[in-house]
Amino acid sequence: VKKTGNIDDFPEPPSKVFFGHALDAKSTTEILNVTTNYVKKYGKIVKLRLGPFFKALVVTDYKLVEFFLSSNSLLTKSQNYAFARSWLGNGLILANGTHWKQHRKILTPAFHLEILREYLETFDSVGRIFIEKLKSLDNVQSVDLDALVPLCTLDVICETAMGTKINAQKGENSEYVSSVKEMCRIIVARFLSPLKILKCTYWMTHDFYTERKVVNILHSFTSKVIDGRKTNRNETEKSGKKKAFLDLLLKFSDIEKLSDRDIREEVDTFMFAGHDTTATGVCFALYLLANNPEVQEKVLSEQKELFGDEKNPCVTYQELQNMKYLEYVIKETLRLYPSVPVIGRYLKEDTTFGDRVISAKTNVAIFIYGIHRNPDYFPEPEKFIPERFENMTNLPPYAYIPFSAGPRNCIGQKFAMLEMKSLISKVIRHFELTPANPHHELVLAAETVLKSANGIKIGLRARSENKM
Ligand code: HEM
Repeated sequence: VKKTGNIDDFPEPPSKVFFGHALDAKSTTEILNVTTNYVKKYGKIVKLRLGPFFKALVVTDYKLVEFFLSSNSLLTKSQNYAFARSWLGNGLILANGTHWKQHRKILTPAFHLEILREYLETFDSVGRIFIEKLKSLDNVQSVDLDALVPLCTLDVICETAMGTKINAQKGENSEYVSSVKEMCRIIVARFLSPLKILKCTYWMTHDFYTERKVVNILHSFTSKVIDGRKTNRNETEKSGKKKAFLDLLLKFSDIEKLSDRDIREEVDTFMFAGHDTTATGVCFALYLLANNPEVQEKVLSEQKELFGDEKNPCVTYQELQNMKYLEYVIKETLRLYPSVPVIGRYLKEDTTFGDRVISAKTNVAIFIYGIHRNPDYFPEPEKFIPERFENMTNLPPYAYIPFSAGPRNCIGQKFAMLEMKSLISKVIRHFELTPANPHHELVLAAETVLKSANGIKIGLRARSENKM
């Protein structure tokens, strides 16, 4: 291969001595705009330096995205993932090498369709509590979904994958959710501050001590969940059902393939990845439906076609599959507001792509948020148009990747789609969604998982008691 260039040839925005581009975005609310502007100005592969040691390429070029994500060897996560290590350890999101390979193999059967089907009942029962909570609110003019939905999705992941009821929606254990929030903020804040990015100076900052405190809360919560399951595990043993996630982990610990620490790290990882991402998806979808009444109307008529006037049907797997229009709505939501706006890989060796060499020790930031706003594939990219997914035949596979793609794609993708469909369809059957009053404008924040810094607010009007 003729090698005509290396990483140094990719365009680079002007930078400061020592800090490089580390000070360009000062907060989690600036990252998306700053990075989007880099892409607009410098193209689909942009070189950045964050402090003296951290070099990165921001990539939105789908050919290069395909090259990285489809590879069976470029699987190492970028250096910034280490900021989550005190919390998630070597769980599947952060794991590399043979540890990742073994654990991915052990855990894949826990997301088999047969197991997911058994979860539908729980999606339904937890969803009913969510509806009751919405009905009991005093102010329905401006409801902050972000304060409610994560509790619901936390109940779902605990009751399904972990086999443990934690009643987060009933006010128990919400300290866990606020600690997740704080930790997600700290992970990104470390990236943005020269003092916090280096281990040797991090201890001088307040976040260092906050991190210690919240990690303790997070770990003692997951330890409690594991202990709880260990004691009532015999129930599933007797029932002869396929093993769900935590029981599968415990089985592998019986035969000494997994240590107690391995188990805690995977429970921490799945508890986080399994609830926060889905909550974000549900919140943004409901926000978009509230602000696009004609789309909401179509979602409602699909529900009427499936269930008539019945607001509380026991929804089957096939019925969820048949919610085609709702599926386009969710896909379009995850296009505009991907729950994971950026993912990263680290190149351990010089890597050849076409006629270029990207040098070793480069961090590759795959900017999903930017990839999803490419007008070549998504005309009028800022607009919410679910119908664009109806006849999408010319979309290259790596131009739309809310769940990533390739060997390290999201293991919970099917779980997430079923859960989001179940919950959103239930809300639509019970409520007419309206824009919040007073008017609410999102302030997007890249906090590991995509958030809105001022909440995600909508108005609610209950549909008449028995009819949709
Ligand atoms: C709307 C919901 C979700 C979205 C948008 C989403 C997105 C993603 C993305 C983009 C990745 C790749 C991360 C990376 O390369 O760093 C990922 C990985 C992962 N996701 Fe999800 N996810 C969702 C729901 C879930 C659920 C429900 C679970 C578990 C029940 C889950 C568990 C995981 C795990 C364990 C990984 C790491 C996989 C590996 O590296 O082998 N996710 N997800």
